[in-house]
Amino acid sequence: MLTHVSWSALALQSITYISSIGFVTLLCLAIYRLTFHPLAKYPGPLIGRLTDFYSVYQAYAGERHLDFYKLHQKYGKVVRYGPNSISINSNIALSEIYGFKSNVKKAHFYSAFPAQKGAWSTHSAIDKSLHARKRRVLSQAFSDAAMRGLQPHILSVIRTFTEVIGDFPSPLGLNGEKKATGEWSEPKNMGRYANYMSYDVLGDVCYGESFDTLESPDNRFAVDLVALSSKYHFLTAQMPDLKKLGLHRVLFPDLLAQRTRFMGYSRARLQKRMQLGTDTDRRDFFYFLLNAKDPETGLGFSTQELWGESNVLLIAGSDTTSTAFSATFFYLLHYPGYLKDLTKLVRQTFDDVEEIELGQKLNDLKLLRACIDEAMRLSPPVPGLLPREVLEGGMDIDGMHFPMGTVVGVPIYALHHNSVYHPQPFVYDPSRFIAGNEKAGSDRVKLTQSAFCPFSIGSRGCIGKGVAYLELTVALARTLWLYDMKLVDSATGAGPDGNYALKDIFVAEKTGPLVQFRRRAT
Ligand code: HEM
Repeated sequence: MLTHVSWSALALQSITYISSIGFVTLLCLAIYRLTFHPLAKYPGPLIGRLTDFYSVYQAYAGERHLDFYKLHQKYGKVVRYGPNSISINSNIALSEIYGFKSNVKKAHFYSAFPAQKGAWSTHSAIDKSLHARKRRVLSQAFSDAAMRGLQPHILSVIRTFTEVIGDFPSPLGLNGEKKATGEWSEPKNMGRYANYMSYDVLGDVCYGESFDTLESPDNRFAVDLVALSSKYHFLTAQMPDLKKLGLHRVLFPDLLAQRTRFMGYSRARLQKRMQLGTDTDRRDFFYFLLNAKDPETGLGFSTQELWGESNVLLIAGSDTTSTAFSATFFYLLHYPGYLKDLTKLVRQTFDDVEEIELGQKLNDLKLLRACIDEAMRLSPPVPGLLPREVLEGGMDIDGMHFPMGTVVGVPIYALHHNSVYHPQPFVYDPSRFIAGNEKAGSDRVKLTQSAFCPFSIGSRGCIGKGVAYLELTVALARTLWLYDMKLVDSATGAGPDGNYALKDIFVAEKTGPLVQFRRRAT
């Protein structure tokens, strides 16, 4: 019979035995990953080559995009940042990985996004045929005709935006309580106000009504939920096994709670919109999504799938556009020469603010688009690396062969700051996007464009690019037409390199610049 002492000895022996097995297994895994693994020849940080916890940590710090930049500075074009993951900082890799002919699918990373099994969205769908069906249905909501139908709603939110930033308490021309010309507004944190504008636009174009955050501070909690939910997805996506083991509940309980709140909010918004049905004059996105049938299969979206779309549109459509918008303000105010030139151009081109809308006159303002693009180059709204998994047969990328199962990607922020394509990469210089000026010949512009991908490219590239440019160009031009502006302090929003600082949460968190507005005198 075993005594108490011998039971303890046995337990101790078992623990020692199991720990030894665990230790030996981990040691063998580490040796394999560092020496025999097919990616062992590629350089990278030691911890990253050993475990995906490296990426979880970088994501937690919000500096993953900056880390990719530093890693490529240190190791060169190719970096192994995870045991099975490769980052390539080149324009060739960009077109080969994300282009239409590529032999990849979205990586397991994206399985962290759906709220439930089956609630895959156009964005998170990994299966290529599932994605193709969703994209065909969703594209109907983004057609040129659909966009023209939505423009009046976008304009209505932009009008509210241009009133609110100038401290006008009521829509233009009503109630007569406008501030006299010559008086500066209260300082506005443009990171916040850009969020409110893009979020309200999204409500209007997707759900049939503005979310009304510009005018009603009580509604602004939803803007914060969007960011917190994105952060949760981003952290758990780095290492999907965390979720399988239930560790996400222990590591990120607060974010998980906020993400659950966000999903409830998104479902409630969808239900409200579904009650409105399709018997309405308003041709918003859900009008198309509720009606749409895949031209090839005849299938529309189930309620579960609509919920998935609602979740992605709330995040992908708002936090991205707002970053591009506030970043453009930041750079124009830090480079007053461009602010002056662009303001003059806009005021010379349009006789009245209401003339500023989609059309040839706006398209012809090359400097306007270049100022926005250059802001997105320096501070990309999706700054990190969008991971793709190599499919059967492997794939050649930029002259290297990668076997099936390898996770590959191009780090957007690092590519946008690669001096091979962007000389003086940290300087704000919109002229690099304009052909025919003294600095940039058309070959130079082509090179710049070949390494510029804020919307990504190919079959998984952004479907909302047209809406985003519509909102960004019209809102910026209208603001410049109406207002003079000045920085309250130059530090708000600036990172250590002096540029507009982002926290990478898949999309981006930002603050500032702090700006005051004054109605133009003439
Ligand atoms: C400046 C604004 C925007 C930027 C920089 C941007 C950026 C991106 C990027 C980089 C992707 C690829 C993501 C990935 O591969 O994981 C993407 C996809 C997507 N974006 Fe945008 N986006 C913007 C605005 C919008 C807007 C306004 C909408 C909708 C109203 C939208 C809806 C989507 C959707 C649905 C996808 C998934 C497409 C697919 O996988 O087929 N985006 N966006």
